Amino acid sequence: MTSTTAYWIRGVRILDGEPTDLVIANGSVWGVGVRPEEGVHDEVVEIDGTGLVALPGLVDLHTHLREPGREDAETVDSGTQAAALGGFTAVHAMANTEPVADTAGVVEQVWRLGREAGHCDVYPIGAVTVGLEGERLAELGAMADSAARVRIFSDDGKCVSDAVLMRRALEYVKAFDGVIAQHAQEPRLTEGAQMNEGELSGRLGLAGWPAVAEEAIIARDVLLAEHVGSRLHVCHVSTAGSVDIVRWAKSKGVDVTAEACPHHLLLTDQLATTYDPIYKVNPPLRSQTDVEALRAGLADGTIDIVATDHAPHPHEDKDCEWAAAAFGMLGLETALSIVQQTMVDAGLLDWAGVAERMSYAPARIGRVAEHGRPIELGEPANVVLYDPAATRTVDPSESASLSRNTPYRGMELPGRVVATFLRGKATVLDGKLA
Ligand SMILES: NC(=O)N[C@@H](CC(=O)O)C(=O)O
Ligand SMILES: [Zn+2]
Ligand SMILES: [Zn+2]
Repeated sequence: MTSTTAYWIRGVRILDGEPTDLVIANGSVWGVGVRPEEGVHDEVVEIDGTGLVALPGLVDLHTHLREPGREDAETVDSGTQAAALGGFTAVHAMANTEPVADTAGVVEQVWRLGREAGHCDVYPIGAVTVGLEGERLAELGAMADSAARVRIFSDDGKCVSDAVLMRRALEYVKAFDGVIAQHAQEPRLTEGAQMNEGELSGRLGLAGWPAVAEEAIIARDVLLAEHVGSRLHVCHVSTAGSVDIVRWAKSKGVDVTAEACPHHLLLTDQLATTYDPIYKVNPPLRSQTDVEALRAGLADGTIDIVATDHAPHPHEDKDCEWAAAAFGMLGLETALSIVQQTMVDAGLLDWAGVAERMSYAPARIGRVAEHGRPIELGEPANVVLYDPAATRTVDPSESASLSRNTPYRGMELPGRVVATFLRGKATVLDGKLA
């Protein structure tokens, strides 16, 4: 570590604790409950921590960075800037790029771009099948052995719908403790689907996307994971029935983890009445009953983590009629605020619970040892300082993302990321990129 700047954060609460002083120096948590020592550091930057909560740096298991191939929508640099502003110190980059991240060469490129940008650590996810075509397994072992050390494999954007291929992928990744992250969408049940199937989709004349299309794949996959004794992760769980299936599988000892996205914890299919494709996402926004089941599942640990599914799209792919628009919405810069609003302020989670679901657990699932660690003496200083009493009105033009497709435009959200530290280096200070 070359920098000898120390950050002295005075009177900050670490998770749910009493206010204390936190000193970050030499890349690590240098002290808790102490002040910096005279003459030891070249420079001491004092931060008033009154009212702030210190959380371990957030880890996103599901980010679309779009590079290589769609640098008009996002780059590794712009996407990781958005991540840092959202309090993340690590993101896992989905494989549905152009070319697809299905070789050691592409995952190493993404990994290297992340290191060069330096805003947060980037862990590439490898594709399960060549070109996301769902026909032949990609070179999973070569990606695992590459410099990018891939442990998560996903065809996200598409479902690994062939049961034999899914079984083989689950078997294959056991050799290096990998996990298959499934985008659970039965393709035949969702052909042309545009929004949640229900009374509303009929009234709006938009093709319905039934809950069973998600639930049937999750049910099949937890049984496959049990059969082969492998690890399964379920992406963006969106229905009450899916929560029930995951709860059942866990009760039987299946090695399954699941994620929920902020937008599915807050928004419902009622927003489709606007016909504004800003609300078009895969899987679709569901009913209030589903939203409540997701919140309950996240509170009781059935749903292990919150993942953003940050999915940037340029305006020409979103400013069009609903049926023609791309699926997906931004998420990195608003995730913590949405979790505060839907879970913490609702009394369903404390800050320790948020740390578990947005840092410790995603790091464990991704087998990332250097993130998701407690804020304790000697630990790497991956830390976010968050002001839960602040409020802000979301202005898409202020986003670091190259895209503008946030569904929260104009909404007043609680909370503000004040600072983010990556191995002791400030990536965000005073709410701005450092
Ligand atoms: N979530 C989305 O609506 N879109 C994602 C793909 C995906 O996560 O399935 C994308 O890549 O744009
Ligand atoms: Zn997906
Ligand atoms: Zn995704």
